[in-house]
Amino acid sequence: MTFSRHDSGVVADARALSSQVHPVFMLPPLAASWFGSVLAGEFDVALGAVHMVAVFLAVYTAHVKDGYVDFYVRDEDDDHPLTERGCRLALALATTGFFLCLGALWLLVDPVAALVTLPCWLIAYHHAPQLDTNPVTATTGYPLGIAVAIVGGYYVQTAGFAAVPLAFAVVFLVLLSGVKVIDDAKDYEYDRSIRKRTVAVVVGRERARTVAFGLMAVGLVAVLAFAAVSVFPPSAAAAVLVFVPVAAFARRGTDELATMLLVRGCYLFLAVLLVAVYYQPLS
Ligand SMILES: CC(C)=CCC/C(C)=C/CC/C(C)=C/COP(=O)(O)OP(=O)(O)O
Repeated sequence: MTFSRHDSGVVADARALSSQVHPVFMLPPLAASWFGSVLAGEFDVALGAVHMVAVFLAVYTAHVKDGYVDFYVRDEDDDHPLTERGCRLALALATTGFFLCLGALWLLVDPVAALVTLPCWLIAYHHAPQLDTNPVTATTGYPLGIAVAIVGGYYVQTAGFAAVPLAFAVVFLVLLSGVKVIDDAKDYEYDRSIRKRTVAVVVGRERARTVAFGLMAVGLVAVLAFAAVSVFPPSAAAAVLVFVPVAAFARRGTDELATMLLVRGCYLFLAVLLVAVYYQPLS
């Protein structure tokens, strides 16, 4: 019983390890990495895959460490599928895999490709117990990882930086930070009971909503501003038109319903922005 706390055998260990793969948190960073590659135009699938694997391993690291800290260090959770030793081994394996990917990017692209990917792991590894104790870093850590994944995905394909992926990174950092504030507000009662300092716990639920929708509004205005100065094509404004009604419905719902709507709205928003930038239908 190396990994599983509840059972022995290879299948139980595999189940315990896979319990830390959370598709809801995993898919957006993978999509962000792929999106960065797509923004480069013609792209090398193998290089894109190495970057995606690095991003996956970074997010996996975050979940394993968060679960370990919450259960074994803070005694916050009632149960955890991994043994303490299993957590450490899984952390070591994921981290080794991440740095092997970094080495590959260094050799196949250049040192900057490795350096621009490194923050994904730094943010992930330090999520718990460091970054998740402060409302600002607890809110912006995951969106910042997504922003870095977009810029890194682009860099590994082109060995350069450009205005469009950087603008996307800024938009998603701000917009997703808004969504994260609402997502965290779902756990308001529990977080307050364990003194976890999310935005909702620190400023109260009502003000957290104002902060959240304010951040989303800034993200949407940024899209219009980037379109106005021709960083994004004019058709990018359609992404704003798609997101606004979703946000309007979300504003009236509970935190649970709002989170569900906003996450789906973000996928729609990303899809419309991708079509706008890649195909430039109105240009
Ligand atoms: C590349 C990239 C995207 C990097 C960022 C990785 C990152 C910070 C992921 C966070 C994932 C995570 C542990 C969420 C739950 O934490 P929580 O503290 O909100 O919830 P909890 O109550 O389960 O601890």
